[in-house]
Amino acid sequence: MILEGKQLGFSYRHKGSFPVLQDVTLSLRSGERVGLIAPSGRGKTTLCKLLAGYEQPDHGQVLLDGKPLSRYRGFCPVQMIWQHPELAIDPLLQLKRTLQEAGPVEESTLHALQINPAWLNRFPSELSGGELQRFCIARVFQPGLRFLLCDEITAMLDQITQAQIWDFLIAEAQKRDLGMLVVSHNHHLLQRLCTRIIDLSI
Ligand SMILES: Nc1ncnc2c1ncn2[C@@H]1O[C@H](COP(=O)(O)OP(=O)(O)OP(=O)(O)O)[C@@H](O)[C@H]1O
Repeated sequence: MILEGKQLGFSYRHKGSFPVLQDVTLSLRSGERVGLIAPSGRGKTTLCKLLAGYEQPDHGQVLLDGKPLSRYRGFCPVQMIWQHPELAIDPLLQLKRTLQEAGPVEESTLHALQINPAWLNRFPSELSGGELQRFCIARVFQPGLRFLLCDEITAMLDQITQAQIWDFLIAEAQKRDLGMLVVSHNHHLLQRLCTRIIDLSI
């Protein structure tokens, strides 16, 4: 499969807003791990939001195998994992419900992400950021997942937790032939993880 952003242009609609993205083209194939780097505020998160269908571009198109992403129904094959898990989770739901939001999650996924079964009965405010991020990752591992957009997902975690999460993601991406976009300010991390790196500021 191929995920393509073609000549994307986008502005947030507030007074005096300027284009965040102008004429950005990028493609991501199954099995590829592409790093995305650029200074703060350059539009990396915005690009991920367009590619995952959270925002619509003002210009250009997002295509999955040549078909607009908006035409896909049900579980979206392109999933985004956000930098701040506490903002991506309903604070009023027990984590066992959050986990099942898109469908059942395999026991082996919970085990690989070292999710403690006792956490399932807690609410988001009762877990650490690293523990919550594991839930955000686990819940997207549905059979329909094809592309994973990781927006600085381990930036706030300790080195051991970072390594556990990336080991899991790389192994799953290889097993399921996923395409991955990895956003980070850490060039060394991208060099280790990715098959190629795009600098959005060039
Ligand atoms: N919801 C929003 N409404 C208005 N402006 C926004 C919104 N979200 C982001 N912006 C602006 O769009 C620009 C790009 O933001 P974005 O978060 O995509 O950058 P980024 O490259 O991911 O930054 P960082 O590396 O700091 O996470 C910034 O100038 C930001 O202020």
